[in-house]
Amino acid sequence: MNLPADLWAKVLSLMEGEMTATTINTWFDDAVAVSLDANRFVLYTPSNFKRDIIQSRYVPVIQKALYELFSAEFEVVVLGEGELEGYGKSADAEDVFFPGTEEYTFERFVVGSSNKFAHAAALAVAEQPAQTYNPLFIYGESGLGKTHLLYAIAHKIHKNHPEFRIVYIKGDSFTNELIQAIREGRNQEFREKYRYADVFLMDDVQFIAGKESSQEEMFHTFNSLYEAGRQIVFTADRPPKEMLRLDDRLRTRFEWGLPVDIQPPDYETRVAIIKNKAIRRGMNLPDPVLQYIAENITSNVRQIEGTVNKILAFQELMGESVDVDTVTRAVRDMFKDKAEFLPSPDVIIDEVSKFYNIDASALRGQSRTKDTALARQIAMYQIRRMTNLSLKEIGKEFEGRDHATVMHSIDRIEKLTKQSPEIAEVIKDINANINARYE
Ligand SMILES: Nc1ncnc2c1ncn2[C@@H]1O[C@H](COP(=O)(O)OP(=O)(O)OP(=O)(O)O)[C@@H](O)[C@H]1O
Repeated sequence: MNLPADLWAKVLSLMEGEMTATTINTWFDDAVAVSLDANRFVLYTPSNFKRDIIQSRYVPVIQKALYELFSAEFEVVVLGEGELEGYGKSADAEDVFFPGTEEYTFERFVVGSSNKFAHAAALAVAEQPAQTYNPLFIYGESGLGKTHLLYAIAHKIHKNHPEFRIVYIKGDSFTNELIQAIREGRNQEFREKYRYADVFLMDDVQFIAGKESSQEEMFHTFNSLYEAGRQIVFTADRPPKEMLRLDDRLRTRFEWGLPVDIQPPDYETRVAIIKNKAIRRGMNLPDPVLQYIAENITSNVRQIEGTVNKILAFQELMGESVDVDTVTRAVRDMFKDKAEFLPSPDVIIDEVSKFYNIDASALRGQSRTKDTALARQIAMYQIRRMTNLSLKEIGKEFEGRDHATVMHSIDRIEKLTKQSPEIAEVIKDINANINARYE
């Protein structure tokens, strides 16, 4: 068989048993098989929309067809627009992630006083990997450009050294992959994938704190990479010293190089970011609108971007003739929506249960084990803080517990957060996970 084109034709014909020809045509008409190796099949489609649909719905069907052909299980990777080039070029394409997007480059990063150190350090690392700051540790609140800088480093290094193996991984994916590798007896493969990288980029490293096997694996990965003189970059939502559940030996290593923070942008930087985003879309925003956004969204660049996109869409829809007042009113309405928007108790309970690895129904119910009781109290506390629910309404979420019980729980957690930095950190983590669900 002439792989992979012939193989793909076979896969498609097997898939016909599972779905209609129209469905296949709609989603796979311009898909091309890129490669097949011992455990991975790579497919490419020039449309990101189709890539997302294939990824979310049709991977199991493809896997089933591959299983029929080879009696073996394959991981299926679907690449979209712009992702093929980086993928094919790397020395060992298989395990290397390369961000295909042009969106996150140094050129598109607006520098201001809040992020200039992080930007300068990232640029230095990208220009001279492993010769300046190693590891580089970038920290800051959500949505301030940490991932953007990490991708920018990847881009630049890839451009200067196309032969480098650049590995990018998120902290939580590292944990999940490790668990799976252990379960399937593929520890060695997992190790090789990360320990032989030329550049190792880990986003949101705070997720591995408190997870024993991930920390152990990270420790050895770090040592191998560091001793071999490879560049390591981490991002996190807080500095190493505030990661209380992190192993000391990792904390000290994270601090070996340069920890730099990104702060929320100041007014001038916010204006510059908004202008920049609008210009790139080929549009102009009237000054009063620009100022209004810059004055009202102060903490998060992701939110600034979202608002700018909505306004541009609104302007586009209304045409040239739209006046400043109309746009300003629309912007005000957007902010009003935002203020009224609160997380649901279901989501909060779900995130707390996930954190403690407890069933949500046990958390709502009567179980009295120590962990469940604490988790339940934390959930009540979070619901109180993050929603408008009354104590009585909160009680209802927990099989009708009365308002005194709820109040007692909230009091207890309030005290605990002051006495125990670990609990304070757990709550911060859960909070971040809840907020992430609404981004
Ligand atoms: N200085 C900047 N200039 C231009 N765009 C920016 C800047 N800072 C952030 N952004 C944009 O804001 C969005 C959010 O940034 P990014 O995803 O890098 O945040 P983050 O700090 O990694 O957040 P999280 O911790 O939630 O992952 C991105 O689209 C990014 O391009």
